[in-house]
Amino acid sequence: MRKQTMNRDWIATARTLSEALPYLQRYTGAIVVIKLGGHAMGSDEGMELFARDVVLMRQVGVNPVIVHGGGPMINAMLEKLGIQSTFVGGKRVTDAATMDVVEMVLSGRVNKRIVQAINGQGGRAVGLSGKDAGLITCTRTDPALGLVGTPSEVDPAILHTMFEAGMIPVIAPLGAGDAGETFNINGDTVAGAIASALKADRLLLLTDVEGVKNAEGEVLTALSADQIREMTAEGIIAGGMIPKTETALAAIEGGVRGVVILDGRVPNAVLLELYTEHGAGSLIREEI
Ligand SMILES: Nc1ncnc2c1ncn2[C@@H]1O[C@H](COP(=O)(O)OP(=O)(O)O)[C@@H](O)[C@H]1O
Ligand SMILES: CC(=O)N[C@@H](CCC(=O)OP(=O)(O)O)C(=O)O
Repeated sequence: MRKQTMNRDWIATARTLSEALPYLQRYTGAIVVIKLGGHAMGSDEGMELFARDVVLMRQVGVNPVIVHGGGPMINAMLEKLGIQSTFVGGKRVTDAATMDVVEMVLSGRVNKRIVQAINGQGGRAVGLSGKDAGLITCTRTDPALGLVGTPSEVDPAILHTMFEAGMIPVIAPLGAGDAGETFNINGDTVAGAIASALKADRLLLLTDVEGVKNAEGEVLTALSADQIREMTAEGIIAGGMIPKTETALAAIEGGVRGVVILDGRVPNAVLLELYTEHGAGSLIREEI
């Protein structure tokens, strides 16, 4: 027998679901690219919640695309193997031995952990890298960085095929060179390039800060392209935030409707952003 007594929590839950209706309608059929950074990929519990959010999105008619990083996991494996690693301008100097480890960690352990988490929640995730089906072709970024690539061509045909089949692509940030080389690409760069090629409705960059902060340390909930350029010139946007905001600007120029930089450590961060009036993190658009 179901109890007839009403509980305040249930009423609040029902209201939250009801309030989500306009957002559910807005995002039906939308393409949402989500970059999951290595730092945002912490506990198994967090991963399970993230996977649930992604499966829920698919269930309500969104086409999610996951692009992952895995820098900290690559560092740990390189250390185990006694291989030194250095970064220049936020990019890992990648020789042949390092590339082997990068590919093994990204396409192997990290990619499959996300795939399994999504499938564990009833989704149909398929893991691939930019090397599959001509997804990402690269040129060398800078000879001093070794096998680091810059996407020169993105062919999203395989992703459309997967959307039609109800599958969720989970993409490791690697690309193919014209001469058959494998290139290591920054995860934010790949997410931006794929979002542009798909003309995505949203690009969500999940990281380990609440959003883009101003000089007073307050998170800005909305930023224009001009504000980003100003804040970068003034040194307020610095370090690891630079590749993210650069990716955001390039994606908007490439036809993405909005980019959000948000804290992936917050439970259900993606749902909060898409399906509540509060949103989360910093929304970047051409005009605000
Ligand atoms: N204006 C800013 N607002 C927020 N974070 C900033 C800003 N400027 C620099 N940062 C730094 O950028 C970092 C996020 O980049 P990063 O650590 O590379 O993320 P991830 O590992 O998720 O790719 C933050 O932890 C913060 O230290
Ligand atoms: C060229 C380059 O630096 N590639 C990155 C790819 C992984 C990545 O981007 O991971 P996060 O998103 O977790 O930082 C690397 O080797 O670490």
